[in-house]
Amino acid sequence: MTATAAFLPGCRLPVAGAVGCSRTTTGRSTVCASPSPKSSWASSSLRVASRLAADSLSNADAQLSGIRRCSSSSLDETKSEKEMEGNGQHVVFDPKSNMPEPPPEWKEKENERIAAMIEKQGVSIRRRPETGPPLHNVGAFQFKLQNAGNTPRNILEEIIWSKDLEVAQMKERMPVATLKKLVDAAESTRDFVGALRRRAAETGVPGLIAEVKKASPSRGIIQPNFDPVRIAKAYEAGGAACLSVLTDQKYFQGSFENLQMIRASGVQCPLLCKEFIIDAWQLYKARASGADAVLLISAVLPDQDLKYMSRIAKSLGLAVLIEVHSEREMDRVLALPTVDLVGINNRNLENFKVDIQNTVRLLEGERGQTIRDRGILVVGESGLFTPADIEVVQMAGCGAVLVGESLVKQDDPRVGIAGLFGKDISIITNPSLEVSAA
Ligand SMILES: O=C(O)c1ccccc1NCC(=O)[C@H](O)[C@H](O)COP(=O)(O)O
Repeated sequence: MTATAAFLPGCRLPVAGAVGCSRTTTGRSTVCASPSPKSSWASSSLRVASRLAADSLSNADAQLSGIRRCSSSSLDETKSEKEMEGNGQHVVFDPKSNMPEPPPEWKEKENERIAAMIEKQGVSIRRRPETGPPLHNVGAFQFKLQNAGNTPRNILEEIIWSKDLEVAQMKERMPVATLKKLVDAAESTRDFVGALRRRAAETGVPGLIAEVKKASPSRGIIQPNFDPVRIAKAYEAGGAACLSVLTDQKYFQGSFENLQMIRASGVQCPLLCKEFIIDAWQLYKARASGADAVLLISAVLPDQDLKYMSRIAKSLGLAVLIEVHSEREMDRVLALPTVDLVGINNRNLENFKVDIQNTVRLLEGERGQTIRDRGILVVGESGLFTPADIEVVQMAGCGAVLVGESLVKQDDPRVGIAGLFGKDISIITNPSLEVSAA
């Protein structure tokens, strides 16, 4: 794997993998650390780098502990540098200071060390491109060659690199202090996991998370007559336990406005904000927009970030769905102290192929046993089209399914739901529950 960390322009510290350490449009880093004026670059930055390394490059904890940020859109600017030094927290770096640049060999070595650490964890998505020109000249005829480090290796990596810039811009426009006020004024959240379990018990099939999505990178436009509120209401009427609402604009043609409109429309189902989360700011944005749950993708977030993002989400009343694609990612997630909901995505993001046997594989043997012992609810995700598909993932151990394309492409999504399960799931089919539910 190539180096995942990069020294961003204006920031002399390795930052890749650090959630919330975003680059603004001007290329200035927003999360860094600064030494006291008298200390040398080397000693202070080494101290910071080792602290970053010790935290697995997580910055979500910095957001929790109130670290000061370089950018005006900081999450928390209340603590003084002195206080933080006294607490042994990250020190604050001022990108405008006159500190000398670190020696290039130091940068390179540090980047390698960080890349090795992230690779060891099995985080397959690099947070941002390596530095260097996208094309470079080769030979006397000046062939242009693509710089591999600047080319996303798959669609998820491309989305994450784009999201990094987008979030930095959104943070500039809406600081977290503003979002916090909206969160404080928001209605309390609904029980996402409880709704899935309840519907599964009532219907005898996995609880349905029905996805409100207009388009996707793999399928292009899925529903040209896209009316998010109409679709959401039809899903609820058709027996969905929860809804998943795409908020990414660039790749899925979704929006936070869709989430807000659905919440405001009187739909009762708990809502998952389907977003590519790389920064705690997005958790506040999701909560302020009416979400009851958020998605964290283990291919994108190192372990520390999964932990701290989960903590922040839960402190906001949000349920957390952690998504895995492989055995390795599942093992990382099962090593986390608290996990309520794990999603197994059947879509291979290298080639977009879906294989529902992925869910079966990941739930076999010891892993499946651990999941059952810990009472973790498993969600089968992507590529589910028929009652036979539902049966496969249910038999494998899924108590819930997340379904988009096969439902949203139908003119009447209720017909889509009945077709997917082979029966009407809007009614309670478990007679022993009918009495208590009445
Ligand atoms: O669907 C894609 O093309 C895609 C590409 C890159 C990242 C994520 C992607 N999909 C997100 C999803 O996980 C699906 O929307 C979800 O599981 C529903 O899948 P489906 O029922 O197959 O629409």
